Parts: sequence; C-alpha cells; structure tokens
Amino acid sequence: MADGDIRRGPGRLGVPSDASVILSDVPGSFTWKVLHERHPALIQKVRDATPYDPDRLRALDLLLGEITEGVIGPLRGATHDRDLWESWDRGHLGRRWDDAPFLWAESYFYRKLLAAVGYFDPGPWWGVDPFEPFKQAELFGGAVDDELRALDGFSALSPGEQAQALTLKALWGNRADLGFLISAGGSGLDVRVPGLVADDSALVWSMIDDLSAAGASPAGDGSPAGGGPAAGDGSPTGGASAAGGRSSAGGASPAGGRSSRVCLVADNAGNELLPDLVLIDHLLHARGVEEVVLHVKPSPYYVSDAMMADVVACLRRMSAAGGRAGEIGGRLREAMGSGRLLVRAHAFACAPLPYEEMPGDLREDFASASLTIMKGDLNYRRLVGDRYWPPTTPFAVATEYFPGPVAALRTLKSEVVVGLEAGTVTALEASGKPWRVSGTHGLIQARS
Ligand SMILES: O=P(O)(O)OC[C@@]1(O)O[C@H](CO)[C@@H](O)[C@@H]1O
Repeated sequence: MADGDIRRGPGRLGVPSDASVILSDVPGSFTWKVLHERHPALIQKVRDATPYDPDRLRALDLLLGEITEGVIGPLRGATHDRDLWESWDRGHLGRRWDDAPFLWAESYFYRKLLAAVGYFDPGPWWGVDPFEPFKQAELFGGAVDDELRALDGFSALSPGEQAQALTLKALWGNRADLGFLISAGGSGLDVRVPGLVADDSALVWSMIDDLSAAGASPAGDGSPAGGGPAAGDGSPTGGASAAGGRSSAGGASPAGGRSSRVCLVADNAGNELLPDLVLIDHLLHARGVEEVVLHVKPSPYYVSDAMMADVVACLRRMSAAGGRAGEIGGRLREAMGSGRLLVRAHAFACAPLPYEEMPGDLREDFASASLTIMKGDLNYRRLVGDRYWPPTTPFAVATEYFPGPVAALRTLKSEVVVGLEAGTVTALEASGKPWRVSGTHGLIQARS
C-alpha cells in the first residue's frame, strides 16, 4: 500500500476526504513522542518492576532496538494468535514504525512487549502480567480508599445528583491511565477542567430511563424506574433483588426488539474500573436494566487496561472495604453468579483496528444491546476512527456504522475528536493549551 493510501485508510460513508488517518511520522509530535519516548520509558519500567531472567531482558533490549532504530518485525515462534495478527496486518510489517497508523503501531507494540516477556510462552513466565506491579500499587493506594469511602455518602444525594455523580466518576476515572501517566511524569496530570467539551449525559440517561420505563420498577412495585437523572428510585441500596430486576425488565422490548441490555466496554483497571462497576451496579440494581455485559481485554494492554483478573481484584477490594462499597461489591458478585453481569474478553478488544472492522460476533453483541457505553480514549479512537477529523463532524456521522445506540465517556488524551460545537473549538484553540492530549478535558457523547 502506498503512503498516501495509509493516510486515507479504507473509505467510509460520510467521512470527509480530508479526515486522514493519524500516523506518528512527524518528529516531536504527540504521536511521535508516544512511540519514541513513552514506549522506551515503559520498557525500562517493565524491566525494573519484575526480576526477569537474561532471555527476557535480552528480548526487551531487542524490542527497544526495534522500536527506536528498526522496522516492524513479525511475531516469532508458534503463537496462538499468529493467524489473527496476519489477518490484522495491513501491510505494515517491514515498514518503519512511524509510518504505520498510530493505532496500529501502538497496539502491535503492546503485543510485542508481551512476546518479549514470554507472556504467552509455555514456561515460568507464562501469564505473568508485566504491568501487574503498577496496577497493584494503584489499587491498594490511598486514592482508592478515599473513593470507596466516598460511596458511603452517596445515598444522601437526590436521584438526579446520583446519576450525574456516577457518570462523572466513570468519566474522570479515565484519567487513571498508567500508560498516559508515564508521559505526564512524576507531577501527574494537570488539574481537570470541569466543564465538558461536549455533554450528552441527558441523552444517555434518557436512553437508560427508556429501558427502565419499558419494564416495571426495579423495586418490583409497578412504579416507573427511571424518569431522567432526577427521577426514579436511584438509590444503590433502595432497589429490588437481582431477581426482581430481571423479571421486571425481561418481558419488555424497549428499543425495537432489543432486550434491556447494556454493554460497557471497559478501559483502565483500578481507579477507572471501580466507578464503572458502581455504575453497572446502579444500572442493574436501581434502573431495572436486565443484563450488563462488561467487555474487558483478554491480555495485558496499554499498561492498565482492565482484564478479568482486574475485575475480580476490584470486587475483592470493594468487599474488603466494607460499607457501601462492600454492599455494591456483594451485589455485583451475585449478579455475576446469576448471569446478569457477564464479562467478555473478545480477542478484537486488543486488535489494532477501528471498531468499524469488528468481526460479526462482536457486532452482534453490540447490536443486541440497548446501549453500548465506550470508556476511555483508546475506545474512542477506535469508535470514531483514529483520524484527523474536522472536530465539528457530528458524532452520529462518525459512528454511523455502529450497530446500536452508543455513548462515549472519555478524557481527551489523543488528537482525535468529533462532535464539538464550532464555538467550543474556537474557545479551546484560543486557550493555547494542549486540550486534545493533556487529559484535562472530558466529554460525554451519545447517539440513539
Ligand atoms: O484508552 P485510554 O486508557 O484512555 O488512553 C490510552 C492512551 O494512553 O494511549 C494513547 C496514546 O498512547 C492515547 O489514546 C491515550 O493517551
């Protein structure tokens, strides 16, 4: 494929021709720095965090050499996902890392890092998560203690305030991104800007309320469960048992034949996954949603991306915290046991491709959901396409291909953005701040 073709990417309905695919080939640019500064720093951190043997250390050195001076090399040896990666290659093997799409190059880097540490190889390093030390430190840090304790005051909020608080916790939890923090350095991220650059939260909650209203109340008393962020029961402890929610919502078909089912596509573990789980509990327990499917990564990815092991660790952490956090953790365990909370780890979750290219089974999963909530920056890039979109391109146009209602909760940590008002773009540009990539700004976007 010629360079021009890589930039243009596959054609898309409704995509302006100037929305070129983001590469990393401009020295000093944000994407170039991710490949040339963040990834080498991460290799060093991984080396320091785990006492690897000489073979693993040599492999990490080779990877460092490849990403700094070499071209994109193939996966070596017999690996379980060779066929997958062959199908995901778009002619980038053998090219310079900088010349592949940024999304492709980053994803493949994480796969090669797992190869270097022997994560998939039979032997002593099989299944040893190179990012586990960082995730553990975060999960057992004081910030998580504070967040879990804060749940105790939650029931004092009005239902509308609860809806707002849950959404914002889940949104800003996305700042807990250990890969991004490597670039941010010891001082951490700059202070967040509270006003969102786009805020479709009212639409999100009205979609959720539609689901609830189509069934009976989660309390099983026949009263409507939703009514917007400011209506309904809303209390995480005030609803019915799991069985009550299931029977009430199960008979209805709120969205043209869809069942009351929400997919949440998780991003980071720890301080992001915890509020996601609290939100899920709220949907199941207080909003009458029948079933939630939580999508996680099948293997370590982008440092802190959540896997099944992280879901289990968060539930244990909640239970151990006691109080309201413990209650929520207990209900979520029950929901997992009864099948109302399903966890999926689809291979495509670690694919270097936009969701537009998702396989049929994943498409069906999202198509059968009344709402899919995409968390985080990488999911956003994959949802709308990792391109230099004109920022006023409507979110609905960029997600037109998606097989069902979809919402995005994201802090801005990369260059792509759509769905902004022209005035908002003007004001953000006038600020002179790196608002697209600093992790200080957030958005909630949705289309029904
Ligand atoms: O998906 P997340 O955790 O919100 O962010 C992933 C991320 O750290 O990686 C990319 C740059 O390397 C950006 O999309 C973003 O900064």
